[in-house]
Amino acid sequence: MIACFSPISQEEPKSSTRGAFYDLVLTNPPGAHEALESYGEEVHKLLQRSLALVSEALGQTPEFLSTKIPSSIGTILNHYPPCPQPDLVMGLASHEDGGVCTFLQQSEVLGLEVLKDEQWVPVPPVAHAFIFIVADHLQVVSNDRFKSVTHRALAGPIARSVIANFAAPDMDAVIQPASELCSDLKPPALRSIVYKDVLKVLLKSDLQAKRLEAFRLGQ
Ligand SMILES: O=C(O)CCC(=O)C(=O)O
Ligand SMILES: [Fe+2]
Repeated sequence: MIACFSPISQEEPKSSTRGAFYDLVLTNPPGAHEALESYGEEVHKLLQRSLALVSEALGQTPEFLSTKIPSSIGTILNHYPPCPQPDLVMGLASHEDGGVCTFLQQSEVLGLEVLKDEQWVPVPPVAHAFIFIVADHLQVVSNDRFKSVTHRALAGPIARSVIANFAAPDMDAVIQPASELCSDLKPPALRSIVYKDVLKVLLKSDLQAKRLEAFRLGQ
């Protein structure tokens, strides 16, 4: 993993106060900061459009999900160096993402896999395409209609890079099954919680723990 930043945090001063590492990343090559800012703005638009489409798939208005879970994008650049013995290690262990959804932009090297019907299925890279991953809080708000995708990244003999754009709820957002998606037949499956309290649980649990299950009701 080489860098992590929020490209669209408008409040922050242009000259980074986060230390020499960020300053190095944001000024090499010159113009990197501006390029990342406009990348972040475009990914934010992609998030809004995607949430509108997912809202409609839930039979709701286009604004439904962005009102229920106000969120913003944080970006990570993952780099997996070439691995001489890929059978012995994992690039990134099996997990679900903790936010609302993730947009992955892969290089041309195969490595991402998703778990479907208990089988690992490779996700081949498609040039200029983003992979949309349903994450934990979309599962909560949709009251289990969408499932948080279990995924992992394999190590391999060729270096691989991935830009991961995570949509995370605002810290004070209350995450709960939307009342519009609950009924007597389908009562709330997961309990209501403020996002910053979710983070405390997530940070204590390990990556492979199906962390959302800590919030399940009626077990
Ligand atoms: O490297 C990948 O393809 C997956 C990255 C990922 O799942 C993550 O950063 O959460
Ligand atoms: Fe992930």
